[in-house]
Amino acid sequence: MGKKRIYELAKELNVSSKQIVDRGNKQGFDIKNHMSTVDANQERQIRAMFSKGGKQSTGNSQSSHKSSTNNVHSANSKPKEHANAHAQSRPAAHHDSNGSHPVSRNTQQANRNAESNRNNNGHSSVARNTNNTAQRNHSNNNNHSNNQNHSNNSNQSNNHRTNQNNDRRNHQASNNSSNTSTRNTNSHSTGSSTTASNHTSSNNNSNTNRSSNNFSNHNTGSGRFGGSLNRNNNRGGSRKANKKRNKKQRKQKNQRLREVEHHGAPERKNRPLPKVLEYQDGMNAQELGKLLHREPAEIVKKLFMLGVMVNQNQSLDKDTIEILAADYGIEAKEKVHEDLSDLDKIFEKEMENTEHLVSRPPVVTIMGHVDHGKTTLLDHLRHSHITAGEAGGITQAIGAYQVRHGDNLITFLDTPGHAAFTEMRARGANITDITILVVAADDGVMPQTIEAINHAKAAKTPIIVAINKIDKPDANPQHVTDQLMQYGLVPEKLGGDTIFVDISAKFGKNIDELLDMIILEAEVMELKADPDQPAAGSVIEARLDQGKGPVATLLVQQGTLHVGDPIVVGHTFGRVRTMTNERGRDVKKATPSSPVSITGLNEVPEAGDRYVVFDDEKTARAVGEERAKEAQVEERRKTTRVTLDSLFDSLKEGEMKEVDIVIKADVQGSVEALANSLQKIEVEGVKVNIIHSGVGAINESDVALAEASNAIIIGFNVRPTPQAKSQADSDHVDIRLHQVIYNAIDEVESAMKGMLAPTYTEQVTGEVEVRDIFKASKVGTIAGGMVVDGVVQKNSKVRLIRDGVVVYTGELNSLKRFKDDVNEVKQGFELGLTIKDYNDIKVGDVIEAYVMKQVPVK
Ligand SMILES: Nc1nc2c(ncn2[C@@H]2O[C@H](COP(=O)(O)OP(=O)(O)OP(=O)(O)O)[C@@H](O)[C@H]2O)c(=O)[nH]1
Repeated sequence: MGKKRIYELAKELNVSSKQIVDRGNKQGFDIKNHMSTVDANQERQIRAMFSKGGKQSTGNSQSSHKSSTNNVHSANSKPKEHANAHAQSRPAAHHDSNGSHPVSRNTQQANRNAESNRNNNGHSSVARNTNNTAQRNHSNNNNHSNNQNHSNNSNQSNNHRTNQNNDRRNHQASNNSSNTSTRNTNSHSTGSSTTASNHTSSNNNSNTNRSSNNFSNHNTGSGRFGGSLNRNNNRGGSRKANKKRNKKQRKQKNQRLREVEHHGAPERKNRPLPKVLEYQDGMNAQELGKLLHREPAEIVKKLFMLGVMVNQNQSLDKDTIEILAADYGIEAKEKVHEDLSDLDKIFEKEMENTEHLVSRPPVVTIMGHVDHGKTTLLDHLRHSHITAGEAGGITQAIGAYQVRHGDNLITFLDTPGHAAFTEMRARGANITDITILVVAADDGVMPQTIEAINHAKAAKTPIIVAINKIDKPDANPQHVTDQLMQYGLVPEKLGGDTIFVDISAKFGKNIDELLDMIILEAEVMELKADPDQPAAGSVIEARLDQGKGPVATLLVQQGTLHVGDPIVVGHTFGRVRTMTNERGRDVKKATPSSPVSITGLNEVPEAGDRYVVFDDEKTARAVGEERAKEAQVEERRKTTRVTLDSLFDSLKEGEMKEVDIVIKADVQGSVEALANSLQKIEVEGVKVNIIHSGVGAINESDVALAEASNAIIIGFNVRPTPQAKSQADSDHVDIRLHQVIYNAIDEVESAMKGMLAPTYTEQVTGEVEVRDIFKASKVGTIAGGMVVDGVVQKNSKVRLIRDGVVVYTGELNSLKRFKDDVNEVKQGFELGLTIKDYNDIKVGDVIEAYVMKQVPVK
């Protein structure tokens, strides 16, 4: 016997996966979730747990039956399908004999009723029958003797956990319970003792009886099924005839049950389930609902019962969809949508090729703080180490170029700046092999130096340190080295593994040594590609040229790109019409690691897009068009990002082992305090990982890094720049701003523990630009200014921001228009204000007004 997945077993046993997980783990098994497997032995044990006696243990219904029942079946008597006085003496209906769970019995009953309904003029509604069935516990309580009520009550409470799914499923039905009960009572009037005994024997049994009786009553005996039941109950009839009828009836029921088992859940709209669910990975409950002819809410509920908590719009993975289909009792087949359009897959496949591999040049990015000499270094390389035969060519700015060093080529990406680097990475293009970190020897480690280190680390790219400007008299390379060591960059001579080279980009000093080191690092990395296969790679930059149309610089990462190649680039396609190198020369082919500028695409692709060459243009066109269509869907899917609010769910699903965080604060002391405290948080083995921290406003680079790394940004006494804010909004990056360190830590910890329940949230209402300052001996500093955004109210809380840093947080003392006190001042109007207990206001300060809003409890 092979291993079995929990959800499969759950389905067979008609219990929820969660029940098996819980009880299995109590038994000492190690079951993580519904996808876990158990071996044959464990499977046997689980089956035993849920068979007969075991199945009810979560609800303890057996014991409650025993204690409360005085006139009927033993605890072991199985629930029966028969709705008449003969029930006791008859063998249980076949589907009960495997110890099926109340949930499934209800479902089956609902189906059966539904079906019977259809058989019987169909005029009594399916919903009502389903409701009747659903009201197992409630209607028991309403209808029957105290004794039974007692029994059912205890059952109900004991069963609460076991049946909660069932109850949820049937929740809507509960409104009808009293009606149902009344009808039931009436219909039972002639045979109440029998009915009562059946009820007491088992909740489910009683339910079955009632449902059936109820059904027959409502169909006034005209229904085949109900009619026969009525006759049995009320008139008796000859034994022989009864026996015959019952036999026939059993046969019909068995037949129906077989159908029900095959079809699974109740059919609400009378539209049958498809035989096969042809799905696509990432579909949501709404889309699946359409395919299954079911309400999305039903799908969400079903998933909930399977232990998956989602809303209608959340994408579901393959496993979940397959489990869902299995639960409906139908086959699931992943729709193999033209796999060709999955460019990433083809790209990865091309990249994985291990045959005919030859060494390829490294692709290098230069990063560092402003003015530390990145451009000077790139320019120097461009002019001094040009590729053979290219002398005299006019340098084209195509975003990348190659330099020759001895027998080797090195490709430099001509895009200094971290945002570009990280944006490419965010788009899935990790094209840099090596990062050169330029640090000016006279200036040392600066904020962007640290940023660059963290960006490179996040991309897992080795760093070579180039300490620049060593020609300068105040150059202090040793100091720079000491500083960098604090960030984990330790030179080889001090036992580390980072290469350090002292250079002067301006005067070309030690540039050859730097290139030597790049080659050395590349050799260690064993960078290889196969020039004999069709090309695949990434877009470095792209633009629309007036005369040439879309022009894109492509980096060849695998294979060789030829003029005339049919190509799909991101969501665009075409045929490579012209191909030029960084000197503007036409080339016929481009080998691995070369950058080339091409024309011939139908649209302008985006930097970071991947491209793949196809065999023929027709396929390329079809794939390109399909991809353009898929781009919209993709956009939607991309919005599922980690936020503090979704953190707990992600952790619970085991998707995250570390919570990546970017910290920005007003002073280094706060950065460290926050980082130290956050790093101490550990929730069930999951820890916080500070991927970047720094002093100053939250900038676009921080947001790009957070986006690429799925990180959360915590700002302490700082604000995002307007650009960073809009970028964060559009990229759905979660920025959390705090003024109290403890609150920041508490928020992260609470989110990790899944307790994030903010009752108040801050809402910025307006922004004032301070344009004048008046000092008054009595009232202190009066700020004159203009409301540049929103509105400022007299009772606003305010934050004083200077150069992106929160300098003071407090309340308004007064708010005036000219000489008059006012309650509010709107955008575009001048005002005068004072801040309570604060006078250090300066011209150019920004005063942000905000209110605290209560967040409605979800
Ligand atoms: N003395 C000296 N000056 C240098 C050296 N390298 C660059 N500079 C000077 O430093 C200044 C800034 O150099 P850039 O190359 O523009 O610096 P950058 O890092 O590209 O700056 P951004 O593009 O603003 O990020 C320029 O005036 C350069 O001439 C060097 O090795 N020695």
